[in-house]
Amino acid sequence: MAELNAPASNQLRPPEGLWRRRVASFGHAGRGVWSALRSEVHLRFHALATVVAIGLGFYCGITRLEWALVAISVASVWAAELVNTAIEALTDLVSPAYHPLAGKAKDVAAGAVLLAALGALVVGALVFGPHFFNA
Ligand SMILES: Nc1ncnc2c1ncn2[C@@H]1O[C@H](COP(=O)(O)OP(=O)(O)OP(=O)(O)O)[C@@H](O)[C@H]1O
Repeated sequence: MAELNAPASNQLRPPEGLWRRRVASFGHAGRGVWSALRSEVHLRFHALATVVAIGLGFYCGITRLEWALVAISVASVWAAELVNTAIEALTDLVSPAYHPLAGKAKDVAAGAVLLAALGALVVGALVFGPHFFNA
């Protein structure tokens, strides 16, 4: 009841602890990335590929637009791989035994990673290729 009678300006203020919860959410997300990095060989490969792409970007002196394309590609692959890892974990939890739908869920999630990786390869070839092959 006291909350209903509070002045309007109070209703605009974030609820108590909102920022702490937001910061905690970042912590949970970071823990998720770190835990996936430790368990997934593919993610460690993506980490290496990311370092190589950034190094090549500086070496080739790519433009701001090219940096944007590289950043979107790298983020897409990471995001797809993280979602794939989450789906694998959930599938193993819900259906440790063989089930066609469990297989389908894992195959479709893996397909998302494959598409993101192919897109990143195309972007990499178009952005960095001309610097090495004088196209
Ligand atoms: N419970 C299941 N039921 C049916 N098919 C499954 C099941 N678990 C895995 N599979 C099949 O085996 C494939 C490989 O699954 P697995 O869990 O080994 O993932 P993975 O491809 O090895 O991924 P990662 O190497 O990233 O762990 C899946 O894509 C799916 O086709």
